[in-house]
Amino acid sequence: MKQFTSVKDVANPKELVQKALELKKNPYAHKQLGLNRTLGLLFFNSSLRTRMSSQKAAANLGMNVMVMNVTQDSWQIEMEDGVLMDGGKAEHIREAAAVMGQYCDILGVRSFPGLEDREADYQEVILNAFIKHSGVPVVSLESATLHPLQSLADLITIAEYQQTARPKVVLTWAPHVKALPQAVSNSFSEWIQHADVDFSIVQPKGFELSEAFTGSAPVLYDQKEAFEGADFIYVKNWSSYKNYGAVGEARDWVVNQEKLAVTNQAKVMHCLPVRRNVVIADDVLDSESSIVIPQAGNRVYSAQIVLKEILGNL
Ligand SMILES: NCCC[C@H](NC(=O)CCC(=O)O)C(=O)O
Ligand SMILES: NC(=O)OP(=O)(O)O
Repeated sequence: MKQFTSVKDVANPKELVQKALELKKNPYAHKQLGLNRTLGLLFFNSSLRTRMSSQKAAANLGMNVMVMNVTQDSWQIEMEDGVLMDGGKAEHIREAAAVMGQYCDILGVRSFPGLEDREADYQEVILNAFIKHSGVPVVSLESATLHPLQSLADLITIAEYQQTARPKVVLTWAPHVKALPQAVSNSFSEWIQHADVDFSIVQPKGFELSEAFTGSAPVLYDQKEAFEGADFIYVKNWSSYKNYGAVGEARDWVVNQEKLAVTNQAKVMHCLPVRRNVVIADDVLDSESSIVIPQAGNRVYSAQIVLKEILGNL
């Protein structure tokens, strides 16, 4: 593996899930692989899970890790080419990325979308600048449009919890108080189509995701109908792709125990952080239905298998 920015960077996603499950049984077996190798983790946005799980994954492989909260600790970085830099930004991405590439063998980058200009966001300017100018393999720590480390952890979790050969998996939109990216949902939609599951998406009208990621997945508008017989309910809010960045107000889409009654004792998933009783009710999060904690735990093994594959290719 040469970089990890989407499922398209993975030759065999199903095999990668199996390799992660194997790694989980013996996570310290490859301590020599990362010896004297350095991982740089660059955050343009907040993080709890991605930051800690990536650090732990790197430590399990014997790597050194450097973490930078770019927008707070570094110089303000100019992303545009050919501009007169006489404003507040002291450094250009061309130098910043290239210099970081001198210090690190692999760079992880988190950069959320602005959710105002769809075309700009979907161009992935920051992630692509690091790919172009750093000279080292780049791992997405959640970009403007995708969150592949999350999706890989999600597939690992489904593989661990599935009771049938072909479970029914439903991605449901849920309400939120602010505009959130489509990245987690785009990415999950893309990855899950590489698993042996029946996948569908349910959301209010106007919240359709880009078909570039959902492909041929059935899209429903009635949450109750979609939940019938489901084995896994993946809950996530996303702002509108069509009416770009618009927030959905439909509070009755919150996922609670009452709604799970029609499922096949579904396990409920969410990438976290989750706002209780806005997105998912306490009666789900505090019950056996929820697998959000082991799901977050698997972020270590998704990051570790990706780092291992890239290290093996350096
Ligand atoms: N990395 C996991 C999700 C990150 C982000 N959630 C958020 O920004 C939640 C913020 C809040 O609830 O205020 C998202 O949806 O893509
Ligand atoms: N799920 C996830 O990526 O969490 P953080 O935003 O806390 O890293």
